Amino acid sequence: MAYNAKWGILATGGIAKTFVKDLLKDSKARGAEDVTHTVTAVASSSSKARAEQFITEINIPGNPAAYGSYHELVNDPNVDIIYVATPHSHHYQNARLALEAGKHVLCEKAFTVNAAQAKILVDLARKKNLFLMEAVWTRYFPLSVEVRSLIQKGEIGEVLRVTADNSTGDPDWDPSHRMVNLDLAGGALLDLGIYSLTWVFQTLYHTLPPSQRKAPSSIASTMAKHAVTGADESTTMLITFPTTTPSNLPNRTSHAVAMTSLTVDSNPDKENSARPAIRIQGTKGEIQVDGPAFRPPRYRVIPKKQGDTPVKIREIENPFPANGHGMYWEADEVARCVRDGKLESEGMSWEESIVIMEVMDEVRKQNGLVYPEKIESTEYPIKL
Ligand SMILES: NC(=O)C1=CN([C@@H]2O[C@H](COP(=O)(O)OP(=O)(O)OC[C@H]3O[C@@H](n4cnc5c(N)ncnc54)[C@H](OP(=O)(O)O)[C@@H]3O)[C@@H](O)[C@H]2O)C=CC1
Ligand SMILES: O=C1OC[C@@H](O)[C@H](O)[C@H]1O
Repeated sequence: MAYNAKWGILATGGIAKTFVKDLLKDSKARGAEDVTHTVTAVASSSSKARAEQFITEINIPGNPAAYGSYHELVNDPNVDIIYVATPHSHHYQNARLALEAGKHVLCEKAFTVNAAQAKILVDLARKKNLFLMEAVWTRYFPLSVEVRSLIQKGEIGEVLRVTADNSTGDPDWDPSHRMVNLDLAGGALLDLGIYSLTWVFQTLYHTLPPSQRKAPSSIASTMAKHAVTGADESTTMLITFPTTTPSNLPNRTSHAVAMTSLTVDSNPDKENSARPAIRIQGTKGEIQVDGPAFRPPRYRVIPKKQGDTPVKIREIENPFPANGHGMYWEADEVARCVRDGKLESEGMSWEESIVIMEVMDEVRKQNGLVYPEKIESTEYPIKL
């Protein structure tokens, strides 16, 4: 019989709605016969009425409980997994609240404000024998799984350069909005740059066996800041990795350029047509992934031309079954891990989340982007 995951939804904003809609899609439509999902409770920090409205609006079946506080949600015995869907500033406090109450956690990206907070959550999950994962949904797309597998099989040879861009070109956020508000850990890097880094890491780092993965040997970066709030509007990172595959050239390194911006757009006409947001370049060819980097619709494999033989380009679509957004694949992974008693997912391991948070810490340090003490703090509990 299929394992049924019982979810508690912590916060009722934009992404919580999108995630729950995906949870409610029939899992068989995407070939997942072994897991199903039920939303058993929803909480809003604003009011119980807001949680009730969320349930009604999305038409969540099964009469889920509605709470006016996160505290009540994490103490509901009918909930197994908490989905944390608050702004970045609140992830550490909210995920910790859930773990302390003995619940498994899927926490939205960026995992926390800094690596120190992420390490504490990981230690707590380990100590309490609970599942914990940063919700980097893109990693669980069939497209991502295929691209990683092609790299591992040597399809494009040794990968020596990756460029990844996740830029949305929506510069006119109100200064109080979470996208640019320092009190909510806003800015392009934590919100959007995480996806550019995801592509860099899942191609140049994750494709190696865990024992051979090495943190970047150098990071250089630059930022442009929002005129009113000082959050980063654009961030560009140059990252050096030791080689991804065994090389006969001992000092060879792989280079990554990870870009993110709120002011320019990776896909200016929003058409999702053939515009690679990610280029993975190897000694035998290239894989291009079309943007947006967080929800790529397709990729193509371009072998390097050999002699006079015409190059055969393969283009592969990533369909979204049942017209979903694509968040169900990560939800299935969480359900399977919890069912199997795993504490972390191989696709987004604790160690990799922490290494990526450390890169973001370093980039913020290089550019003097500091968030308010209260949200950088590892103290718990703090009322934010
Ligand atoms: N995976 C993805 O594709 C996406 C992920 N995200 C991530 O999801 C998280 C939430 O983003 P999003 O849903 O767009 O944000 P919203 O602003 O739409 O929702 C955030 C929710 O958090 C709760 N909240 C608690 N405290 C605060 C506070 N002080 N200020 C604002 N909200 C608060 C509120 O819910 P309530 O009142 O019910 O408690 C609010 O509705 C972020 O981490 C973001 O990076 C966002 C978009 C896409
Ligand atoms: O995670 C995200 O992906 C989609 C973006 O539009 C959004 O701002 C971001 O939070």
